[in-house]
Amino acid sequence: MTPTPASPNAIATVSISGTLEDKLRAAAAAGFRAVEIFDTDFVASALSAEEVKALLDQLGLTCVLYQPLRDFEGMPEPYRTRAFARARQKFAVMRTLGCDRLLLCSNCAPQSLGDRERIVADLRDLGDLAADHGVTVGYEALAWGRHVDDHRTVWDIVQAVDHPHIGILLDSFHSLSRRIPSESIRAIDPAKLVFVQLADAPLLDMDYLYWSRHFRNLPGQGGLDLTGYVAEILRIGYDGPLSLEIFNDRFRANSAEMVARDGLRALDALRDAAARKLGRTPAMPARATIERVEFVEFAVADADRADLAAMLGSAGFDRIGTHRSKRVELWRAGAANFVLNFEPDGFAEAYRVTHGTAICAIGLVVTDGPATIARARALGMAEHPSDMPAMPALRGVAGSLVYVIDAEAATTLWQDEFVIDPGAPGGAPLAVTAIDHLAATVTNDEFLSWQLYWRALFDVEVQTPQDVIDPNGLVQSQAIRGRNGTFRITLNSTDARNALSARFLDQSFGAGFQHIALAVADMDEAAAVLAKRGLEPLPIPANYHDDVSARFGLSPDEDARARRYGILIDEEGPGRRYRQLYSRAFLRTFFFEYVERRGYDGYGAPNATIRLTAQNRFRPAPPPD
Ligand SMILES: O=C(O)c1ccc(O)c(O)c1
Ligand SMILES: [Mg+2]
Repeated sequence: MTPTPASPNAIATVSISGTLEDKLRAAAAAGFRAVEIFDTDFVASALSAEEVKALLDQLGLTCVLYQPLRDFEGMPEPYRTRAFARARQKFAVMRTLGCDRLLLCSNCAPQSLGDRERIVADLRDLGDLAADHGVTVGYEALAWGRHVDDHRTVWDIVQAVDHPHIGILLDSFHSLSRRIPSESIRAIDPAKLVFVQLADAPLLDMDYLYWSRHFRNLPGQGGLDLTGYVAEILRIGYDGPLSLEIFNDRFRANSAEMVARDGLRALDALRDAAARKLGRTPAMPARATIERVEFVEFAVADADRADLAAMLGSAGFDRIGTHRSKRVELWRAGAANFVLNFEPDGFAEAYRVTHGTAICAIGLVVTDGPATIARARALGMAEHPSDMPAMPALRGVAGSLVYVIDAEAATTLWQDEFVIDPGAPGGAPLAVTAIDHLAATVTNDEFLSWQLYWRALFDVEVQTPQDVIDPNGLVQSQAIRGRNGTFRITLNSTDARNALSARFLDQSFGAGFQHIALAVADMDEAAAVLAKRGLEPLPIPANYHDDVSARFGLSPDEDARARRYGILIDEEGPGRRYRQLYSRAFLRTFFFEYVERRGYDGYGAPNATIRLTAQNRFRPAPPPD
């Protein structure tokens, strides 16, 4: 096989948006040294092969694969003759591009005969032609190939062809979408493994072709076992490129630079996971364990100060401390800490100028703070200068901060920074036991980027993505949870201009945390305390309670309290119950939710439409024409 050039990380031009020049520039800017050029990108380009080669050189890129050659093998005449003419033309382009690997994908044409002897003979002839041009061909099984749709079949054929210029190409999407066991890779001779393409995908029950061409995503953004796949590939001794080949509608409409940068991060995280699986020395510290959300910080405009204080008071919080040197207050309800930042300059001020009064940061207690920061650095995540040595900060995807608090430093965090009033009630008697989850509303563009951020840095798992029906459009929701369940975040995004999450993006000028869910031990008690404190709950219609009371067989007492306080209920099975109560939104932006979990792991997805419809009733009237 041909020796492997330069960098082992590559990206296919089909993965990113723009013209061929845009794609190459974005790949290089992100730090890639190698690309696959997608045939259509080249054919559609006004640049000659010589000009593309000059641009590659200028950008320090090598074209490590040209792809694909389609509908080639096992054709009757006159298609066979034409297929060889096409191959010759591609070899000529590749010579100019300085590219010595060609991807041949399995035939999908209705005319293809599927006769194995014929396929073997065609590939052998193609091998001779490739040898003349100094090219090696990697044969790839498309999951929807007409006669060949499984990499094990490709490997059988490649062995039968037995030609030094014909090998196998593996693509994780085609193998894993068909649930082909990754152990089957062990049968492959690494010297015959020409190239490896990687893509993840959400677990959808969908036609392979449509799934592949629209929903592929970066490793760590979907539900396929990329780690197991790559571990098998590295185990057999493959040391060629790992290349991202992502067909994704969001990526086509997105910033090429962002996708390319995320791509490199995804590959680094994947190599780390595979090395760990193989018991090899990892290149970075392990994914970090989040022990809890220690605090949520609000950047507060002076004009909103009194209203926010009133709202927090009704929401069960009390001010318990003031910062020793800054215009910062600490509010508490049981185990939930809110930091209110009124500083006239610095990060919170900058955030407030952009977004208005909003959640500008969260503080996470992790088991090993320094290792978390080291991993973030290895993944190219930006740090934000922090004036608190015990609490370094990382930039979140949409510009808010994630403070990283080492578990040991967390014990003295509040006393060190704040003067705490020992007599302050701290929210009692409302027994908030934890910050249950953070709900982020993100732009459609960044929905996958946020997922990668959390999954690459932290030891979390994704739950099944949910389609939520807002009265004004579809919202996609992805829940992410730490393995111990002590950290939960949901990411929500929509295309629908009038959906609540879209209005939040407008209102707060960008993505951010739209609501905070507080865990309570007993919803009935909590609801009564909140009512006394004057919380304005989100009104829930009687129709809902008629339905839920019948569905879950509520006792007259339970039924009456649910109606009185506007409590929403869901069950994951007998006795595994979730009860939720929502506040009204503060300044039409963020709001709070109280949740009681009894052996329940979800987020009340069946109630989301009820809640969104209720919130929709408070929409401002559209401006007059
Ligand atoms: O969808 C396709 O046509 C296509 C083309 C080339 C590939 O490598 C692939 O995985 C899919
Ligand atoms: Mg492929």
